[in-house]
Amino acid sequence: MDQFTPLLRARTLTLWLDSFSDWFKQYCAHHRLSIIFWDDDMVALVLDHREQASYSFHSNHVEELEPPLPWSALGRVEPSSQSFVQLENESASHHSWLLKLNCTAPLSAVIYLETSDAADTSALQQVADQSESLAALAEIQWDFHVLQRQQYRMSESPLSSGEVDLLPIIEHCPALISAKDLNGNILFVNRHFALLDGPSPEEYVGKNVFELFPKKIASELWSNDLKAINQGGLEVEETCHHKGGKLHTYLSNKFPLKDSTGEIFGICAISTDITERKATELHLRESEQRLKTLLRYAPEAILIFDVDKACYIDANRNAEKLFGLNKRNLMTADPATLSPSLQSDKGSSTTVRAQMIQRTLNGEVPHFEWLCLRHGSEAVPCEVRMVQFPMSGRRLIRESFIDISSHKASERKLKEHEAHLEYLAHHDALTGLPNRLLLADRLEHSLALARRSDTRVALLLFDLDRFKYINDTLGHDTGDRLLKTIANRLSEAVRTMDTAARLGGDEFVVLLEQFGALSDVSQVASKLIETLGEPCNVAGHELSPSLSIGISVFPDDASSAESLLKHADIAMYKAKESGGRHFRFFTGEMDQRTTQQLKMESELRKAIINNELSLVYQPQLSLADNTLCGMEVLVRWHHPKRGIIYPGEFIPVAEETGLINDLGLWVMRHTCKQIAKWRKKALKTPRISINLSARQFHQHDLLAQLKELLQAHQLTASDIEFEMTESMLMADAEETARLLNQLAKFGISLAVDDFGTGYSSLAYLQKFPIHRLKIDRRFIQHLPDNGNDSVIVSTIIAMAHNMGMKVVAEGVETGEQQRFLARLKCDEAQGYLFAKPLPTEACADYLKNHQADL
Ligand SMILES: Nc1nc2c(ncn2[C@@H]2O[C@@H]3COP(=O)(O)O[C@H]4[C@@H](O)[C@H](n5cnc6c(=O)[nH]c(N)nc65)O[C@@H]4COP(=O)(O)O[C@H]3[C@H]2O)c(=O)[nH]1
Repeated sequence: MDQFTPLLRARTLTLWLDSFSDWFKQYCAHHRLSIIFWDDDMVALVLDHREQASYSFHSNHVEELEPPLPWSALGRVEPSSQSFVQLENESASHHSWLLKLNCTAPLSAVIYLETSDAADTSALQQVADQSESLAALAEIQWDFHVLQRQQYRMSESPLSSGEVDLLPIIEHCPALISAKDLNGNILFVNRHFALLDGPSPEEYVGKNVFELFPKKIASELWSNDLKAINQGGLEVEETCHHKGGKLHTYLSNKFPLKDSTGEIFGICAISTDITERKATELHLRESEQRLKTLLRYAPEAILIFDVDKACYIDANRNAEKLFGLNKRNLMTADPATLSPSLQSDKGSSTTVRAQMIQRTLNGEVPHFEWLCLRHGSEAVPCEVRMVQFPMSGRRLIRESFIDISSHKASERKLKEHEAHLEYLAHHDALTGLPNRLLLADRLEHSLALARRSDTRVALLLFDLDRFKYINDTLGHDTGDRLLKTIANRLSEAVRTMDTAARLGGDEFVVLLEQFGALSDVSQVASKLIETLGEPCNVAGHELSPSLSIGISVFPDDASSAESLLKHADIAMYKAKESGGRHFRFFTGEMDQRTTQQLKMESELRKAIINNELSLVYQPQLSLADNTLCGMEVLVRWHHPKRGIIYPGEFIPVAEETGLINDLGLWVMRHTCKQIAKWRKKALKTPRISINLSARQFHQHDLLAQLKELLQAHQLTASDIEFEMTESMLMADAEETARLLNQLAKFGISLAVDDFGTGYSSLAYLQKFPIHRLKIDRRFIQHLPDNGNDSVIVSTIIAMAHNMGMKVVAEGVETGEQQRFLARLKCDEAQGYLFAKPLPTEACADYLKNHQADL
């Protein structure tokens, strides 16, 4: 005893009871067994293996025991005492009961075995032996009792003694019971025969089966009867009609009837109606068949998994195809071998499968993606659905698999496509550099980082000097190739951590992070100017790219990405003003001018709406006879605070901001309106020249706007002339020619303003439909003294005439100039000498005085 700790002792008892119980169930299942343990003050256990729980407790049972429990030996404990009640309320676990015993003290036990079979001595002996071993093992005071309960013997039955009449039992038995003689004549039928399509049961007696039943049925019955006699008995299915004509199926047990000498004198048949059972069986068979068909031809691969056997018990053809195994191999396969050990999300297949099976058993229908193995090696992505598959109480699960590998492939393609689109959205198609969108993203990110780490970010913005010229003269293809060369050089020149992006056109940006001093940024800028500017051969042209870089620094120059870019842009223009191939850091002064421009822009916008603009007209005279031949219309802005502002100040702002389109339309509209007004007053007007800005010229609906205005005011194209600057015409020669031809075709005459200030050659201009050249005031103002200007002016006049163009001299202020120009055969002149630009009223007077010229 000493070697047992109380816990160990209780544990030993428990183990022994478990195995004893198993053994007992197997060999002595029909006996009732009770084991009662007790210590000094507690009865611990009654074991009755026949109850539903393996162990259960019944205090009543204890009272019934024979011989009765040795209550005196149990000390204070009585069947009704607290100890029993307490145990009775507990769950049926002998483990916990045993633990309640005082396992350090001596334990006693009694085992009762109830049996009704006195001859079963071997079983009794075995129980006794097992009990002995328990006693030995746990050192328990042991007592073994066998209680034999008596059984009824047939010889003592009231039935056999004749006390009970068997006939009513047979009569009311819910089966057809009949007896016939050896000729097939009915000796007896029970009441159940009343169900059959035939006479009343009484009328059967004495008649032959062939008289009672249709020939086919009677032959079958009689043939079975004869077989039963010959074989000594027969179990066979037979049919007969019930009242109403319905055919019923019976399971008949037929056996010969013998008299006391053993002589056969007839046949007895006991037939049970199995019509319903057969129908149910048929129904079951059919539904099983349907199920099999469904399984076989289902589009999915289907496996039936037996949870308790942990294997598959059925599979359809698609499952064979999916797993690359025949049905037999699938049935014997370990389910774990049908998928890779890890799923695509790196989850363990065994764990996930076990979870899914548990969920299915809990009534869920899990639906999930799963990698299967085809031929044990090729992973096939599938969509799996598990559902309980109820079949005769077995725990079966139907697993259906849909191969989604093609779906996955198109999903993958879609993802690649999306990634490509994403790339295109963030990269420049020509150079492959990050585009404006990606730059904005990176810039925001690096600014956020710089804010957190208190560091600086530099933005270097540059474009190529005279790129437009290269593009226009050498073609877009060459322009594109040059841009690619620059982009490649740029990518090589910057560190991988820095971003080089193309904003569009010839504009590029470098984003520098984590630099030491500003001198480092200067160094990068110088390096870029040098390396990107090295001569290169592009499409057979030897080019020397030149760039101007504007630099702004966070947080010194701006706090947001937008203003950082804006300030780099301002600095770049300053660098360009210095003559190109320069870099400039942004300074506050640069911004001041920009701020003023912004102010002017918003004021000008309002000025157009509020009619703060007006027109003045400057006459142009024919030098041959001093007659009025034209007028140039010029715009004035009557600023509410600043007074008159001249176009030289606001036209560049309007051009830069795009407001020039609105402003230009305003000038065209009011000019046409004014001409119409003068005409209404019977005032003849000469050709009136309107200045056209570059943006206006390229506006796609310019001609349409003009046509509409002329029509609205009943004017013709010859009433108007357009003046365009020389540099404007040279910007895009091909496009210019196309647009000019359109205007000329419509009948508008065209004049080149400020001629001589640009780079164009007269020969180049010959390609355009130009009617008039206006020599810039700078060449006129020093005439005739300045020899150079005299030569230029006389050459321009001579060549223009050669090309069929007329020449207008601008800014003629002196009679000397007038005479000199007249001598050079200059056609027309405009200037303060003749008239300053005239407001509407004054112009009307001027017109009145010159009506004879027109
Ligand atoms: N010193 C001097 N100046 C003379 C003399 N004769 C005329 N001028 C000035 O020279 C300019 C001639 O116009 P522009 O060359 O077309 O040059 C114009 C034209 O390019 C532009 N401009 C004026 N109005 C418009 C307009 O409605 N639309 C567009 N796009 N540009 C306009 O603004 C420029 C300046 O116009 P304004 O200030 O009106 O200046 C006018 C005129 O007042 C002279 O003998 N001596």
